[in-house]
Amino acid sequence: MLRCCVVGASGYTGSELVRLLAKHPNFDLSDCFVSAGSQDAHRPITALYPGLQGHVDLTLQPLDDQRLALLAQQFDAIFLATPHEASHDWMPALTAGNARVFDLSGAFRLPDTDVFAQHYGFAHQHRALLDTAVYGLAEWHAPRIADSQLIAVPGCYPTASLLALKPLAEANLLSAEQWPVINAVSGVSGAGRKASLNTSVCEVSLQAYGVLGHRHQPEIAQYLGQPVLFTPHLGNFKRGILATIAVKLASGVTAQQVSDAYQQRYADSPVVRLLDHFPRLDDVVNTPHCDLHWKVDEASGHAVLGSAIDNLLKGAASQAVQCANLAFQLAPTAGLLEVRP
Ligand SMILES: NC(=O)C1=CN([C@@H]2O[C@H](COP(=O)(O)OP(=O)(O)OC[C@H]3O[C@@H](n4cnc5c(N)ncnc54)[C@H](OP(=O)(O)O)[C@@H]3O)[C@@H](O)[C@H]2O)C=CC1
Ligand SMILES: CC(=O)N[C@@H](CCC(=O)OP(=O)(O)O)C(=O)O
Repeated sequence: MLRCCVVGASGYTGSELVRLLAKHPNFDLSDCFVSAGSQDAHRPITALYPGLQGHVDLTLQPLDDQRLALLAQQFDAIFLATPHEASHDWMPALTAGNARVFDLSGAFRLPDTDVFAQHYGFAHQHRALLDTAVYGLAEWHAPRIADSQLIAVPGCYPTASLLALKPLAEANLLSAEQWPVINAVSGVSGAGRKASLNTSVCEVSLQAYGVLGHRHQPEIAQYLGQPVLFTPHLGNFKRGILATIAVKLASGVTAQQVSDAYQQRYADSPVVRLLDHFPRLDDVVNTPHCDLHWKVDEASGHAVLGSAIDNLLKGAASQAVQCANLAFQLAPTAGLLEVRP
């Protein structure tokens, strides 16, 4: 069994990692951590997430600097479900041993440190580590994920967007003249567990936010290889992301070519499901799947793509587990497709 721990286990994505790793056939999840001063330190995780009762018997441990320094030697895999700053600051210590690190934060996703500073509000201090990080979009970067010590697990909106757009970009089916237009709606769990006025149930009403300035815009553009217009929206539901993407196709591209690009690219990817109708959130929430569908208007040369994921799973925790499966040469969907507890 591979020894692993989750840091940030009391959060929404951290608790999903705990749920997945506790029943994973190849991982032994022995430790769950929160920050040194956390109000949840020393509490059983089931006190926060009663649904884990009977499945996980672990206590949230405070992670001080002394313990942090030991993790890289103690574990084969470290899963970080922590704020960007914490992942950034701790990465040198966590990568000092043999442990593979799966970071759910955005700290190591953007190779350009100027773009990073602009969108994350602090300067990146670990250029050398950034150069070694591999973007963990599991269906697209499998060989590099398998070889890397530091995996930057993609953001939730980028996962939904890139899985829909990349097959077309890769097959040169997108027009270079018009940027893809991505409109996506996320459930409130995308903002994390910490309460804030903006995310309180009486305040949330379907609304665009981060217009022309969200940090996922450069992330999507970086890994698509072309600019995009990205507008996120906050919806009054708990989980899930639905992205609807309008694209201009390259001259003369047919509906058959678009369909072939998806079929060929995802034929061996059980996590990605190609549907005969536009996806629905209810069908992906609480699953590791990404559901895709598209429609082409050959006359005008446009297509509309639909993509749906659970932001906490394919947009975070289950994608991290997919990456870990690749890193340790396990079955690609080990621990992912079984019925949830
Ligand atoms: N929610 C989502 O849909 C997605 C989130 N992400 C990313 O994953 C990471 C976790 O997100 P999410 O689960 O939503 O966040 P939450 O706010 O729900 O959880 C954050 C966790 O980190 C712990 N934490 C906070 N500050 C520190 C610190 N300084 N040092 C160590 N631990 C700390 C918290 O516990 P405590 O404060 O008690 O220590 C908590 O366990 C973030 O980087 C987020 O951007 C990525 C994709 C999707
Ligand atoms: C609804 C909501 O607030 N969503 C988050 C995105 C969550 C995510 O993917 O996190 P990363 O920070 O790891 O990229 C946001 O817009 O900031």
